[in-house]
Amino acid sequence: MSSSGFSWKLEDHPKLPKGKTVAVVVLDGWGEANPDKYNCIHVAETPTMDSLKKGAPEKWRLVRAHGTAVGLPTEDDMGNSEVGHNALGAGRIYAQGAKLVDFALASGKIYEGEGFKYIKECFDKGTLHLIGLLSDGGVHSRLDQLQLLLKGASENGAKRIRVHVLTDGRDVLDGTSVGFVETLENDLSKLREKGVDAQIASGGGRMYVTMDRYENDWGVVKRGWDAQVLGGAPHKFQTAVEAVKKLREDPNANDQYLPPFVIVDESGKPVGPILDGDAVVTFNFRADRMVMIAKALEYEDFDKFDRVRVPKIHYAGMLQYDGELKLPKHYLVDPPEIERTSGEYLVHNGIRTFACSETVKFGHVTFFWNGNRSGYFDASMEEYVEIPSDAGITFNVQPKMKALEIAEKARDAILSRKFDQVRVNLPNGDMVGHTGDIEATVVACKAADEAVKMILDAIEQVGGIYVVTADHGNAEDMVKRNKSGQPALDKNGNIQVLTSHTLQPVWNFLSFSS
Ligand SMILES: O=C(O)[C@@H](CO)OP(=O)(O)O
Ligand SMILES: [Mn+2]
Ligand SMILES: [Mn+2]
Repeated sequence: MSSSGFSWKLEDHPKLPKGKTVAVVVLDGWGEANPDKYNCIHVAETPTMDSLKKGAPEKWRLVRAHGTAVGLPTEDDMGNSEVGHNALGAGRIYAQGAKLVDFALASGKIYEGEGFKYIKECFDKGTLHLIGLLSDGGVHSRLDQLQLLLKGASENGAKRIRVHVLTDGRDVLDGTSVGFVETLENDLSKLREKGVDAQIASGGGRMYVTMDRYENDWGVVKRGWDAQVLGGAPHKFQTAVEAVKKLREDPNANDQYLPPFVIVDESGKPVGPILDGDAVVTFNFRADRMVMIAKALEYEDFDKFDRVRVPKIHYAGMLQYDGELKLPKHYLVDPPEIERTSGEYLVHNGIRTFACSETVKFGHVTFFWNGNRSGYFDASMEEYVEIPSDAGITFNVQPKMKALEIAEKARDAILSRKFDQVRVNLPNGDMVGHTGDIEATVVACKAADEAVKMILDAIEQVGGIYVVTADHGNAEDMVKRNKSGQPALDKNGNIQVLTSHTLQPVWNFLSFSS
């Protein structure tokens, strides 16, 4: 024990047998809900998960994965992968980014911090650019926080503001982009009445423009760079409301995938490219989908795509997005200090870890699990395996994704007996659930169930232990509901497909009695 009384040494568990391989399986987006036709997990054939449910009651729990139980601001906040994996990996609950930003904005402390002072240095001569997800989903960002920041920045001296919006349709219903852009336009026109030159300068759908993660497809970030920094995009409009309305006229249009657009003046000139001397804030609080754009904005050495022009700017994140890389250097709100996570304990106790998922969820079982830190704690004790995801497709086209490949890697790791903990994330329920394609989500759930079977069979072979759980709900409820739990119909009498996560609880199955 150190002089401070803290020790990395783990005591033996009173009940758990020692020296057994432990498999930790996280089913992404797999909650518990009433069995009906919009519950894709119920509709799908899931014999493995069904048999776990029939296990002895002391071997399972239903646990909350949303709201204050996991460190989110309110009970209306659905769970998400960041909070879910942070909590699972740390074994503790932290006030998450959303909550910390709320505090900083409400108290005004955000304007006293180093990050704001740094961007403020550009307010006299330059433009303040705000880039982020425009919705009230509360997973990556929140509209009310953007509104407060706009007000606060202008009161603190910003004279020229440009907002670069990313439309959502994933944490909120598809089609809501129009309303969010109208609300923002209205706010900006009020700022203009007060003499602030404030406008939307560019936009695009979050999954097609800017918000890629874990380096799955740099083309996504490049499209954003071209519109936001260079002022170039295939679509040009004079207002953002016109842009989203027009782009949504395409019968296949989807808020998540709207093509990039820039706003131009009467002479066709972009109204807000990012220039030398400007300040830039990425206003998402959540890390994973901001790391790549942060690298593009901050790194001098950068070879992921041709940036063409690299403006000399003062850049700050809403939070610092990567604690290991210290990226970005400047930020408006201190991120949660997620320390002494389980992974770090394991390496200090000589326990060997194997972690695996496919690219789109790889960072969930590594970066998020380790408290938003990239890299290994101790490379000699850990092996992280990333299976490349298919890029450039929506996952309803390939609902099985790489579940089988992930399970095979986990199986081989278990049977090799080289690891004490083998943890995986199975993305299917979540990634296909987000597409809103109900039929494909049923196929996805079956594939995830088969993957669980392969892993549990391997665990049985080595006499190991398993924990099967989820980070939050998604595939178990694919329809927007009214207060009495019935599908809420739109004005044409149609159901509204829910692409988002849910407020449902998740299972926690253990192969031993806790
Ligand atoms: O795709 C994402 O970014 C979020 C939804 O916004 O999903 P998850 O939290 O499961 O990663
Ligand atoms: Mn998730
Ligand atoms: Mn998700």
